[in-house]
Amino acid sequence: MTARDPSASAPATDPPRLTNQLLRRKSITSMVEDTRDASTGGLRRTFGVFQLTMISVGATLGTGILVILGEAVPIAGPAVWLAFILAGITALLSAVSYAEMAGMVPVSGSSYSYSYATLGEGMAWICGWCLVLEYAVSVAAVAVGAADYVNETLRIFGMSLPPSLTAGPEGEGGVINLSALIVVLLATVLLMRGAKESGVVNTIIVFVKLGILVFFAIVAFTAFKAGNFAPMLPMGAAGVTAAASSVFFSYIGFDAASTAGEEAKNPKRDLPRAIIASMVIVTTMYVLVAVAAIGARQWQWFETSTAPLVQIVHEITSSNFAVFVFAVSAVLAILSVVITVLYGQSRILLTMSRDGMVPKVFGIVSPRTGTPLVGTLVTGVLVAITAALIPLGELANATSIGTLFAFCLVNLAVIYLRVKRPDLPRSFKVPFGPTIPILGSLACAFLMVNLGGTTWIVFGLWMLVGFVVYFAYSRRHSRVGALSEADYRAGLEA
Ligand SMILES: NC(=[NH2+])NCCC[C@H](N)C(=O)O
Repeated sequence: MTARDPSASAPATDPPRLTNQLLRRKSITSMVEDTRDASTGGLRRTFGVFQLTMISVGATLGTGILVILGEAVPIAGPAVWLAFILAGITALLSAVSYAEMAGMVPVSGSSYSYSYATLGEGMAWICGWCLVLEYAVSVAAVAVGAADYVNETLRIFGMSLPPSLTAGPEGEGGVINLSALIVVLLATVLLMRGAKESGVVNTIIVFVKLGILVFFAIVAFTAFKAGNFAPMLPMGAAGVTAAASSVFFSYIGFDAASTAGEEAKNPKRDLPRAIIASMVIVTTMYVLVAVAAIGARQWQWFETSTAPLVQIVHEITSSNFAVFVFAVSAVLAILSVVITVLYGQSRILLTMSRDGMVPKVFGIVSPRTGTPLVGTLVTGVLVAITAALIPLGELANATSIGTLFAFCLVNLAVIYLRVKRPDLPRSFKVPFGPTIPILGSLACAFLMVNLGGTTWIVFGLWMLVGFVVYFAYSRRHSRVGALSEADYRAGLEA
């Protein structure tokens, strides 16, 4: 396509009509071509299927199982493990759609790119804006969670930080959340050193976190009481579905491998495998830990506990050392979420900046490290400031709606391309025709409806800001939008 014309990224003199522009699609061929551009492409291909799986597991396993499990038990009762299975099935239905798309469009923009190729610029922007919730905003919230564990660990060692440094200005006596700031900056510095280095550190941490969860399960099973599972549904089925919506957060992240398409050695083969493998690993761990936790303590016990897994380990082993190891590992576990999610966000922004959706700084690839150095720094600093200063509670909840929405779009993209482009080579194909993607979108819609009203309002406000940004900046800088009708048509057919 002729989008190489440098004037194309400048504001178009005669932009296409709004509806026309919102529906303009980007051809898959030109997406792949973009990845070869020396200034904005040129990421280094270093990841095999193992590291890709570790990226997805790294981005997924964290606060959900360490913190949210405790909040979900009082909602669902002993059937909390069922809530994990329900949320896991929803995630899996969409994960296979991600796998099909990632094998077909092996770039780094994840669902943003899939939407651009199928549903047009308008939906792609909405999706990209949702991804900022899924990645940048959620990881700021996750960092605040990590900070709680850091502060707790410091306290065990008698080195408590003053209250002004343990929370942002919203908390009583808080000024800045220092630990959250440091966690994010640490991850940023690591990512700036290079993708491969970060990948190695992430892999080591993933093993640590799988290790502590297995350790937890073994300890908890020594105190297993089958009686704790009766009655299974004290809150009825509604309790289980409500809990499923809230534990869905713990599955967010399996899609992280799809932001590494341009750094994978063999993306078409390995991305689908990594996405599915990570889902299997994560679901198994969650159900194992949930069953072990309920076996060890009656469900009412969780109502008053704040860090249930650590407390159970402490009560059963009565060992301070075990608690210390657990707390440190939890911090590391969450650090790897921060590393991989910041990584993903910087790659999504890189892809969006190539299209003119966000400013060019996000798209410059350093020839020295083969990574988007400046974009990573800017993203990291913004997330660090957010984590250090801003109350994130409700915004973090809106993450799940944003993510579910993006998942919905990916399911629709699969169906769309099956109809429109049956000829495209697919390295992985979702079985049973459109049934699974249809079920996938319905399951996502169901969980979205189940999330509370306030969350919807916050999500609506977030989207409103997104619309303003689109009309103030992205619409006018869009490369696809700047193409003449003839060039646009020719590009699509290429
Ligand atoms: N895009 C993301 N991976 N966001 C963070 C998700 C949080 C993760 N699932 C956890 O339980 O900690």
